[in-house]
Amino acid sequence: MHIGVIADDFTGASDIANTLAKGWADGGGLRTTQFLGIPVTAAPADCEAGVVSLKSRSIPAAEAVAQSLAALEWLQAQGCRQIVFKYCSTFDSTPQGNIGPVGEALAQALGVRGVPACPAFPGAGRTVFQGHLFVGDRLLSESSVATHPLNPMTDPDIRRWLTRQSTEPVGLVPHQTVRQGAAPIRTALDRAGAGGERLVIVDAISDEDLVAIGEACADLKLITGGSGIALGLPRNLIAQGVVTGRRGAFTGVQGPEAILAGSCSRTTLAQIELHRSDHAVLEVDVDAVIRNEVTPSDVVEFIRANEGLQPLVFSSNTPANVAAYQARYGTGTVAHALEQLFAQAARILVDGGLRRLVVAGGETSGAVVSALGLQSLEIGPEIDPGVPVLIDRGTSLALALKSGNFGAPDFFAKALAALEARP
Ligand SMILES: Nc1ncnc2c1ncn2[C@@H]1O[C@H](COP(=O)(O)OP(=O)(O)OP(=O)(O)O)[C@@H](O)[C@H]1O
Ligand SMILES: O=C(O)[C@@H](O)C(=O)CO
Repeated sequence: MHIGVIADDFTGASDIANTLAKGWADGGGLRTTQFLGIPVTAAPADCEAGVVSLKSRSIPAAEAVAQSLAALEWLQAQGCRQIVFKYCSTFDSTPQGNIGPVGEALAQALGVRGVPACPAFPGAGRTVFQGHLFVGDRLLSESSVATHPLNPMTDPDIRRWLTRQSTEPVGLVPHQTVRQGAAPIRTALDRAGAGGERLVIVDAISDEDLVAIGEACADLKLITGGSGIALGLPRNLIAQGVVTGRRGAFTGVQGPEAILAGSCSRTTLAQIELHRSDHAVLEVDVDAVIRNEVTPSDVVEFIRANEGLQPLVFSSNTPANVAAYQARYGTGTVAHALEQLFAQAARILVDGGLRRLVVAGGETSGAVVSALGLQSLEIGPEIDPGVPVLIDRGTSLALALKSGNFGAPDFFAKALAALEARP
């Protein structure tokens, strides 16, 4: 394995696995596997890039650091020469972490400074300019993530935000340098490192910027960012003759289906609205879940009763209603109860023969996939930017794990179709 990724949530892991598998401008991608948690066995021999999915975005910083260092150790044991720490393109974190603590710990373990930090994902509207993160034409703090249930992002100056999470100075490579290409970017990173800056925000407003940053980082031991930071990496390995860029053929699966949504993002809410206009949906009553009056069996019963009709179960709600539930029960309690509801229902459904599963939300996906006890997933074709088809060959289960803010309005129906085997 040449490239090893440590991803702080499961949908983010799929996102960067998709980037690595796809490559840039039809130039070829890498044979990529998404590992669910830190594997206890060796990676498959033909795996060129491996993404370890952690659920470390919203846990205490010390635990996130410990898990990330353990993932680093496993990836190094698989021969990875380059490590990528993947976090959210909207830099989801709190002033306490976890991007700074994990980034610094990995950099210290690898003995490197001047490590790029770039969450940009222009394909999904996330750009970084003068250290400020934009979502479309809005500053991060004016986008819907300002009211995220777990990591409200209230400061668009991510250099300042990362500094609050870091023990060492944070640098900036501005767009004036990035637009000059790989060599000046690399000089700027080296200079930042020599000046004592451990993590360095790098501006990027286009895919071309990200490819240039990738080229500048060709021999760096550590890179950090959103999935866009990996855009140029397959090309580096292909140019070096280390890999061919050719991937295996994809075949989908056949069988019963379900959609589970715990994401409360604006995008997911719009996808639910469209889907419910012509499909069977069940809205989970959060109060009843907390009182144990709605259980996984209710979710299972609904999905089974609507087999073939693309059934969707969701707990998703507006920011005001989410805030009210959180105030009533505590943020962690309500999140845990809903995640477990979906996770246990998924377990029963898959044990009973469900074969196509779409999950919306990173934390929700993490809980579901952990309950399913899957080890690793092969990366199939892209459904929408940042969301690939995932296949567990052992169980013939096909999945799509959708980041909250990703996907076209008709994503749910589109994803179920993409997971299905064509005659
Ligand atoms: N009605 C609700 N009230 C309060 N919390 C909720 C409600 N519905 C879902 N949640 C919780 O909100 C969190 C949503 O996070 P999740 O990561 O699943 O989605 P997301 O943040 O939109 O996705 P991503 O992390 O991929 O951007 C979960 O912990 C979920 O259990
Ligand atoms: O980078 C992103 O936006 C996504 O991959 C993600 O991590 C959302 O949870």
